[in-house]
Amino acid sequence: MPRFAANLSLLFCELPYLDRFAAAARAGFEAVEILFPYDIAARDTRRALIANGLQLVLINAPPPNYTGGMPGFAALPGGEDRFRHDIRRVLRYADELRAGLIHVMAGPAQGAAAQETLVANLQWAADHAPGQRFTIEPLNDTDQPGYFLNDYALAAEVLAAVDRPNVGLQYDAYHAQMIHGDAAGIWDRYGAGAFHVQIGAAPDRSEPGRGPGHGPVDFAALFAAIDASGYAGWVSAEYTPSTRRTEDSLGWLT
Ligand SMILES: O=C(O)C(=O)[C@H](O)CO
Ligand SMILES: [Mg+2]
Repeated sequence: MPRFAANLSLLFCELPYLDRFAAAARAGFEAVEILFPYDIAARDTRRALIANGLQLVLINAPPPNYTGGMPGFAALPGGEDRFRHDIRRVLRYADELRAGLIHVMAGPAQGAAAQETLVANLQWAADHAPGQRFTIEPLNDTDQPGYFLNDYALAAEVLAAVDRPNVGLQYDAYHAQMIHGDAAGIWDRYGAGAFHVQIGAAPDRSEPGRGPGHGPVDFAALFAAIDASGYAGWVSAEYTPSTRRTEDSLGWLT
């Protein structure tokens, strides 16, 4: 079985932010990810990680524009100065929190100029912080209308153009299923070399499971394919629990 991490921006949200760490540890997780930790002093998040023996896998950048705002702007021509400013800021957080991965969000954009901007911004980030690993993740059009990176083939094209060893794919079974209708096939085609994996059922983005209320993805088979591919990173549970308490949604872990 893969090593599973808990996304604390979606899991354990029935608890205040700083209490989610202990709840994740009690549930057996050894690693977590936090999409936007920027409203909280990094030292408080760091303390909660250490107190609960947790590793931080990933944070998102640039901040803090997701909830109600623009989902990133790395592909927006003209936003380069702001991009650099925000990457410098997110690197300070990543450093203090020991976040292994930074997910760079492309934002709403279209066309060749957007693609060139995204590639150039990612190259700048990769060269500016060669010891840091960055990811990009295709997001589906229903959740993120107009988001530039909305397809796995496009992500592969962007990564080939970026051509840096510290920039890689963030595969999310939920988005892969929503975009292409075939989460397993997309893993088989694009999973090799992925930096990070996230999971959630589609279309309801609930806990991994199959059938009524969860959708068609066979997660046991997907986990086996991920293991067979040699992927050694974390597989992060990024879903909205269908149960009131997150721990009651964790049956899929066993
Ligand atoms: O929406 C997702 O699947 C993500 O992983 C993004 O990072 C959301 O911020
Ligand atoms: Mg995701």
